[in-house]
Amino acid sequence: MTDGDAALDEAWGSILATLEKDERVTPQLYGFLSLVEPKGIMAGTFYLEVPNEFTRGMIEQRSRVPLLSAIGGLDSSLEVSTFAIVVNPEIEQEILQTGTDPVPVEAAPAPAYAEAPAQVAPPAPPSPEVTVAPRATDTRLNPKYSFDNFVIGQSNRFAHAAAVAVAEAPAKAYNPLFIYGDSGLGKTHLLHSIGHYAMSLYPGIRVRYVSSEEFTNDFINSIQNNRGASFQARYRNIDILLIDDIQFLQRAVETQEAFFHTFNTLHDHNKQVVITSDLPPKMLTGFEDRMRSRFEWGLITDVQAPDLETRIAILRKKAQSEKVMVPDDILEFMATKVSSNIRELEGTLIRVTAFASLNRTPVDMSLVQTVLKDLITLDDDNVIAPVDIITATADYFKLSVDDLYGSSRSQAIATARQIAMYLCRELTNLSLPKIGQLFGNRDHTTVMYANKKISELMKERRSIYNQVTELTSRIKQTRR
Ligand SMILES: Nc1ncnc2c1ncn2[C@@H]1O[C@H](COP(=O)(O)OP(=O)(O)OP(=O)(O)O)[C@@H](O)[C@H]1O
Repeated sequence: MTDGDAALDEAWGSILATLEKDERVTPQLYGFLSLVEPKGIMAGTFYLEVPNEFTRGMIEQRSRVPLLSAIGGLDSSLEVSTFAIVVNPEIEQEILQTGTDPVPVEAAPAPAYAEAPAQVAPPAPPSPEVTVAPRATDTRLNPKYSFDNFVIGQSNRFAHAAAVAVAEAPAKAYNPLFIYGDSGLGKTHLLHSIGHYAMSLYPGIRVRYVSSEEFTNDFINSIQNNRGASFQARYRNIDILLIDDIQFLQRAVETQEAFFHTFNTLHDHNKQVVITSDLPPKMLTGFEDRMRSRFEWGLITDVQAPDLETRIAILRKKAQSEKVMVPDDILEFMATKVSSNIRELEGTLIRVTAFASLNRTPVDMSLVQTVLKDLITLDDDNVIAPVDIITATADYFKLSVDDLYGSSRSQAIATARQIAMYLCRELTNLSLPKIGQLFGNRDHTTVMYANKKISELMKERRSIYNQVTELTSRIKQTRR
C-alpha cells in the first residue's frame, strides 16, 4: 500500500488539479473534494478518507465519473483504476456529537443537487463484463442493510473498504472476496450493502443474496423435483453472488460440489462472488482442498469485535435511525455494559426505547439501569440453547412445544411463536435460516418478519413488552 508518502499527495494533487478544470465539477462539488485525505493505493484502488457520510455521498453520487476519469489520467506506474471512499469515524463522531458539519462554506446549504438534476453526474458506466439487461431479479436483499448505515471502525475498516471496492468494480477488484468473523459482527450487513450499492451504480445488474442453508435447500429441492436446469440458471445467470455463512456447507458433499461448479462458472465468466464465513478458509474443516484454495484466490478479510468507540457509534446511528433521543453518556453506559456482539447491542437498544416509549418517558440513566437488569449478556460460558427458549416460551404461554413448531395460525399461538423466534434471534447466535428450520422448516423471511414485528409491538403494547421481559428473566434464571 502506498501510504502517506509524497507520491500519494502528488497523485491526489494532480487529480484535484484535473477536477478543478473539469466543467462537470461545480465549485460546490470541488469544495467537497477538497476535504478528501488520500490514504493509500492498494490493488488498483485509491483509498480516500472523508470526514462524514454526507461528503461521501456527494462525492460518490455527483463526482464519480469525473473522478474516475481523473484517476485514469494518472501516471500508469501507479496502477490505479478506481477509488473507494471511507469515512473517518473519529471525525464523524465528533460531528454527530457537536452537530457541526465541516461542509465547505460555499456548499452549504446543499439542497441544490436535489433541485438541479442537470448538475448531477450521470451514473457510472457499467463495467464491460456486467450484464445490464434490465430484468427483474429476485435479489433477496434486505433494505435495512446498506453502506450508509454501516459504522466504520478499526474492527471492520478493511472489510468495509474491500466491500465498497467490490461493489464499485465487480469481478475486477477482488474475486472472490471472503469475509470472516464471529457471529453478529456485520458480515451479512456488508453482503447486502454490496448488493444495494452495486445496483445503484449499475442499473440492471443481477445480484443474488443467498445463505448457504438456502442454497442447500434449493439444491436439494432441485434434485428432488428434477429441476436442475432452473437451479443452475438461478445461480449462474447473475453478475454478483453473495453467499452467507458458507461454513454450513461443511461436509455437505453434494451441495459443495454444486457450489464448486457454480463458483467456477461465475468466476470463469468474470462474475463477482462474495463469501462470508465464521472462520478463515484455512480453518474451515469439512471442505475439499480445491474448494478452500478457491476461497483464497481473491482477498480474505476479517471483521472483529468492535471497540467501545465503535459500539457507541453503532448505538448512536441506530438511535438516530429509530428517531429516539438517547444522551451520549447513556449510549456510552450501554456500550460498556453490553458485550461486543452487535446484535445483542441492538437488542438492548430495542428494549430501552420500547420501555421509554411505553412509559412516555425520556431515556435516562435509571430507565436504562432498570431495563439492563433484566437482560442477559452472552459470553462463552453462558450459551443459551434454542430449546431452552422454546420450552420456556411454551411453558409461559401454557402451550405445547409442538404448538410453537406447528402451523396453527391462531393469534395467541402465532404471537407466542413470534416471541420465541425473536428471543432466539436475540439470545442465540443462530442464523435466520437455522431458526426458521427449528420452527417447522419455515423460511428465513418469516423469522425476519417476526423479529421486526415483536420489536415494533414492544413499543406499542405493554403486554408484549412485559411478556418478552419476563420470559427473558425466566430463561436467565435457568442459566444460573
Ligand atoms: N458496523 C456496523 N454498523 C452498523 N450496524 C452493524 C455493524 N455491524 C453489525 N451491525 C448490525 O448488527 C447486526 C448483526 O450483524 P450481521 O447480521 O451482519 O452479523 P453477521 O456477522 O452476519 O452474523 P452471523 O454470522 O450470525 O450471520 C445487524 O443488525 C447489523 O445491522
